Amino acid sequence: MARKKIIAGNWKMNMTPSEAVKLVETLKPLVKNDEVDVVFCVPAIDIVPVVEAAKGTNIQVGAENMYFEEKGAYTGEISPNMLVDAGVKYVVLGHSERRGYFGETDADINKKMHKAFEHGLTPIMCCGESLEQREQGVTMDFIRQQVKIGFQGLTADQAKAAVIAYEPIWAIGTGKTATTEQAQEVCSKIRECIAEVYDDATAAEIRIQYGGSVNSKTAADLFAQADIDGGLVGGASLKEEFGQIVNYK
Ligand SMILES: O=C[C@H](O)COP(=O)(O)O
Repeated sequence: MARKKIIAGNWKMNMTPSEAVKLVETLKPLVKNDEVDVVFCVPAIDIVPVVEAAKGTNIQVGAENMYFEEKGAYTGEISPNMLVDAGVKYVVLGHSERRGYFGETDADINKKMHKAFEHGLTPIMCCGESLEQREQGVTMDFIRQQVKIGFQGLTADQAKAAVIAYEPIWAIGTGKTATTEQAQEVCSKIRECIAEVYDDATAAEIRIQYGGSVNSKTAADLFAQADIDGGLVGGASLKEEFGQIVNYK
């Protein structure tokens, strides 16, 4: 069975609520494509207005992060049940910016993965190496560890439903997209890693995105690779260009 592509925008810390609504209105007609899952991952404060603005369209809404508890004294955090109640379907977990700036560990991300599934959210779990790691030749050792710990204790059915985003840190926001060969090579090895941990059927079903300076010029080649099932798009998801990325063919 062919895997349905999933093309998600990660707005990061951009767009006030009023700007967010305007952006959804602008993008609505441009991102129509029923052949792919289209997801807008938006800042927490934008979730409610974006869900409202996206009603009746093919746009699904995602969060950029969440905490692994349901409620309590965790000032500033957002819980999975809050996201679900607000209409969120996806949640980005373990983005390299969360790992790098906010000290998130693989163990934290694993707890969040479990909580996401408990609440019916689809996690988009990010992994990816730094330039230093690539140059040292430890890219796959590092990513395998991120994937193995991130998925620890999840069932094969949960793993099948998850999304992995391969995002080399050196390609994020730098304009340096990984070559299609580099992106495909790592995505295929991530799929092999899932096959080792689970089985071939799980590996064949899980969707693996590429992220890192994806734009309207690079999307078609990247998404045509055998193991790349779409993209997690930062900067270009804030522009009309995102419509071309969604309609990459
Ligand atoms: O989550 C998205 C990635 O960090 C990629 O961001 P970018 O497309 O701006 O490089």
